[in-house]
Amino acid sequence: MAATLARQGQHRNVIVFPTDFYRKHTESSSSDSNFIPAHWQTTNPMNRASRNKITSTFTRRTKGKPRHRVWRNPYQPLLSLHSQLSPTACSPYHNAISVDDMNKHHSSPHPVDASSTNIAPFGANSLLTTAVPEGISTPSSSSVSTLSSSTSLTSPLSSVRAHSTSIPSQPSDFMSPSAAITNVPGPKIFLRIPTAALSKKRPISATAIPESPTTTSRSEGSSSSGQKRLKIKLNLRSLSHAPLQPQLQSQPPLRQLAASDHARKVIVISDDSDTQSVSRKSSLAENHDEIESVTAMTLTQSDDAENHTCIELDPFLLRVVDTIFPEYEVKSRENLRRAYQVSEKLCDDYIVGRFLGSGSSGFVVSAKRVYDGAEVAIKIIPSDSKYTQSKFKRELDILNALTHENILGFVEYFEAPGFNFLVTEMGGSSLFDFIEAHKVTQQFPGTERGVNHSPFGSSIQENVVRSIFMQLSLAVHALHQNRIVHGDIKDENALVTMDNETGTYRARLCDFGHSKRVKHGDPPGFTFYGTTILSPPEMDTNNALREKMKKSDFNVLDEDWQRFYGYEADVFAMGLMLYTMVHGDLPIELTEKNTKALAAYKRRRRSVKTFPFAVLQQDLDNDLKDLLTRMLAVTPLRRITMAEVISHPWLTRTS
Ligand SMILES: Nc1ncnc2c1ncn2[C@@H]1O[C@H](COP(=O)(O)OP(=O)(O)OP(=O)(O)O)[C@@H](O)[C@H]1O
Repeated sequence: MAATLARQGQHRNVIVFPTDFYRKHTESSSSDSNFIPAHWQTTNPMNRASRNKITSTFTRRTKGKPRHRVWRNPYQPLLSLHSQLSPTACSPYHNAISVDDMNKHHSSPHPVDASSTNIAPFGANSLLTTAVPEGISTPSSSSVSTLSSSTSLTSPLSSVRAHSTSIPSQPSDFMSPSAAITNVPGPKIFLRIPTAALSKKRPISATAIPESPTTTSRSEGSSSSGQKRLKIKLNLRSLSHAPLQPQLQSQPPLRQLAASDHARKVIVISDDSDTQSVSRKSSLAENHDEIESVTAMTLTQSDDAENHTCIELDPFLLRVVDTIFPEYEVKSRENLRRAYQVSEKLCDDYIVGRFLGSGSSGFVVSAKRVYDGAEVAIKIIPSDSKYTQSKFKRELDILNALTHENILGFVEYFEAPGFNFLVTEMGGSSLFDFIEAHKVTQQFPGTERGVNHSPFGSSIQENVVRSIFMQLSLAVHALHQNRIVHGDIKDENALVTMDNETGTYRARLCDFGHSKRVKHGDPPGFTFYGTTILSPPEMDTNNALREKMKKSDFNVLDEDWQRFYGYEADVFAMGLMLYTMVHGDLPIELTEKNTKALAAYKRRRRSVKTFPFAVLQQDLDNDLKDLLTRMLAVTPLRRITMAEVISHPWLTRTS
């Protein structure tokens, strides 16, 4: 494997396929972390008009802070729309009930609607598979051993098995590249992809990579040379499912493609180095999923393919290209270039793949370790600010100390002038993306007074919710047992992979930059939650103080802060995560912009000690409702602990 990888730099492996194919199999792809495996998704050959409509109305969930990696992928919304259109993809949770109504009938601390029915089976959405923890006996706190430094935990989920392991057959339109080329009508975009860009030694030259891809696609390059330079980064991971090898061998050469009927409009995105010596024998699966850019041109039948004559891209094509280049990536790319310059180890030991995501401290890329081909993720953190340094140290400390199958595994750490590198296992896609991919829009019969319903629901099967949530709960429970507060639990900090063989999901917790160890006998010292809108009600005062502090002349005294241990805050955040998996979105109150509705929520939150949100889906299982209301109780004392969570009847249910 190492030899193969080392040779990659000499290859000019190019794969050509039409954009419709690309679109189907790389939805939510490009340079974000957010590739979503094809089988998580519904595919829908939507027409362009509805796609445009959806794109313009699509909004991502608002987060507590601006997120660089939130960007609009015109394809991902396809999933939501398809879910709306397809009767088989309807949410099992699609009727909402006001909690105020519920509470009228219940005066207990955790009122639930006793009349609620169980969740309907998901039905015929064969694109989803189920995985449930089998034989999870109610895990007592002793079932997870206490960790000391570098201790290994055996989680009860080692017994997670595919409950219904019927892997759905590939959707019929999961076609091979050549089939796609011939079957898709209309204009096509062909992407010519040099997999040699994977080479770790390949210099990333400043001149080849424009600062702003969008403007570059229009302005750079000279019309005399007929070339337009573009930067492109796609995720082709999902393509590795397709039988690429034979297709690669049978791809017509560029000249023929351009001359053929179905190549009236072609974009070739290619390495700007020599593309003649193309070896088509290497598969994407082997070379992995990186494409690096750089020359784009459109060809018409009359154009000379070899001169690469350029024509203006039509707006739709431009949008495709623009989507591939989220603006924020420019900074990460610049940092990666610098990191390459200063770190020999990065150059020698790893072959950097695609961009996985970024956060406040740095960015994460996938990579292969040269000596054994292991797939890893490298978080590259510029060490130029105190904030990122301390965050990094906290994360390193926790990751280094823990081994748990639902906590992202630590591989190694190294540094170079100006950068820290944290190498971990590859964790898959974020739960955020998983939830977004299963979001459906729901219709409400009427709006109750004072209650704003979220327009969303989720099509994730209950069993899948249970499996993923149980795994993450076990991780958080293990942290708490070891006197560690995570401090920033959210769906973006949970990574999910699916095992194609068994149809089971594996979830892992990541991002320990806000974590805190609680030492024996220490007074509480936790003041903030990593993401403000996800922090529990008891932290409101601190959040307000922090806002004031940002105004330069406001001085906050030490004793003004409310201090907590923070375990209850983690439980609240886990409750929000569960809520989001079930409802497709955060409680609407957390993202409320309407001042009246916001004030109503705050009043409710002050007046109740229990569940503060207005809406719970009507068809929820009673046990699930009970779990949600207990985890999201306003008063920390009423919130259940993680030990209680993992032994809750809804989570331990096996059927
Ligand atoms: N091991 C991994 N495998 C796959 N994706 C990962 C991995 N680690 C991180 N990511 C992706 O990169 C994103 C950013 O990583 P992370 O949250 O650790 O960065 P951060 O700078 O600490 O972010 P924050 O500002 O939220 O604290 C994550 O949301 C996740 O999607």
